[in-house]
Amino acid sequence: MATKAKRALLLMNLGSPDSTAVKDVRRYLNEFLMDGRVIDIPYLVRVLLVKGIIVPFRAPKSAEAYRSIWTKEGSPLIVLTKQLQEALQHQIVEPVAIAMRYGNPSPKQAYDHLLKEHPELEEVVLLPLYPHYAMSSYETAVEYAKEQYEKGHYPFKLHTIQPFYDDADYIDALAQSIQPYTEEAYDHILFSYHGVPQRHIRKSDTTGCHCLKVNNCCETASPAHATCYRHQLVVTTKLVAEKLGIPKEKYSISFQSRLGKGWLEPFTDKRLEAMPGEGIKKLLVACPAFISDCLETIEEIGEEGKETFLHAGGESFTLIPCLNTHPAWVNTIVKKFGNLEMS
Ligand SMILES: C=CC1=C(C)c2cc3[nH]c(cc4nc(cc5[nH]c(cc1n2)c(C)c5CCC(=O)O)C(CCC(=O)O)=C4C)c(C)c3C=C
Ligand SMILES: [Fe+2]
Ligand SMILES: [Fe+2]
Repeated sequence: MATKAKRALLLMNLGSPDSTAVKDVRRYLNEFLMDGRVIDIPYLVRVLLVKGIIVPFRAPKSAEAYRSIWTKEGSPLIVLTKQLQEALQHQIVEPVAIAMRYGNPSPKQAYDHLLKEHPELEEVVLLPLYPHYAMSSYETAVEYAKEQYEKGHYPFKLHTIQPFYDDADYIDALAQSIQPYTEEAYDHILFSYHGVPQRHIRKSDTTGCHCLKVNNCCETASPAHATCYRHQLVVTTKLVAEKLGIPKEKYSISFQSRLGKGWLEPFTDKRLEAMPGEGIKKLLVACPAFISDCLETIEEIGEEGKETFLHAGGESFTLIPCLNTHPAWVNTIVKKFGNLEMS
């Protein structure tokens, strides 16, 4: 039944294939990797590389990986995003919808549905489910959502929430989600973030002369930090570690899921291989680049990463779940949405 809602909240996540069939994974990977903000090379070269080499080889392997995490309700990332939507809808009277950057539902589908159910809508608040700015995650999601919004000539406004990497409530929620795992004895906590090419960090530098150019760029104040993925994740890690009282020598950062050369280092898989030799036997791993657990956390870290670490001599490996539907995270979003003035 239609209610008189002036405002709606739209959660946007990355998206997953429609199924684990190779043809669906192929379609998803083509859409994903043909995105010029993900593989930023000239269009024709991208077509040849993505459609001719990467996707044909990757699709069957990715399909197998997706099969290992798929649930009867579908992809964990989609299921968990829907669960977050439901948890929020219990607390917010305005409609809460979801959209994906790749695959379904698209922002257009979400806008059309919202408008049909709530013709009086005056504003849609877009919350990209990425704490940190990266051209291949936050930026592409926002630009795609705006593009579909402009094409559709919708009667409501679109307001976008900025990356929330240092938001006090978000940090508090993340710390609360990690804290119970730190009660058992552990040697080290690894913050494993999705990697990006170093070129992307330089490209997103609005000053053109700071990121990966100045010594300790991420710790040296600069306007470039508003769009610097590395700076923002360094800040998240530092704030969470401080909140949890974890000393500097007991935590570190690494980067997972690389595809090609020249990506941010140190690489998670290499660190997992080396840590047992450095005396780190009991390891906790958190993946704060992701709000919802997904292929990259469950399979890459929870299955492959664990095997790498234990095989190298590690004794215990604990993957800390993403924020997913943690009550403190749900409350963070409720507060954020509630505090926004209508624009
Ligand atoms: C922080 C968020 C993410 C960034 C930044 C990001 C960059 C990025 N990713 C690829 C390539 C792939 N990523 C894949 C999966 C995937 N990536 C993210 C998030 C970020 N990616 C998520 C949440 C997921 C999981 C999706 C799911 O359905 O569970 C994949 C597909 C799976 C696979 O084949 O490994 C690819 C490919 C690049 C190239 C990139 C930056 C340039
Ligand atoms: Fe990715
Ligand atoms: Fe930086």
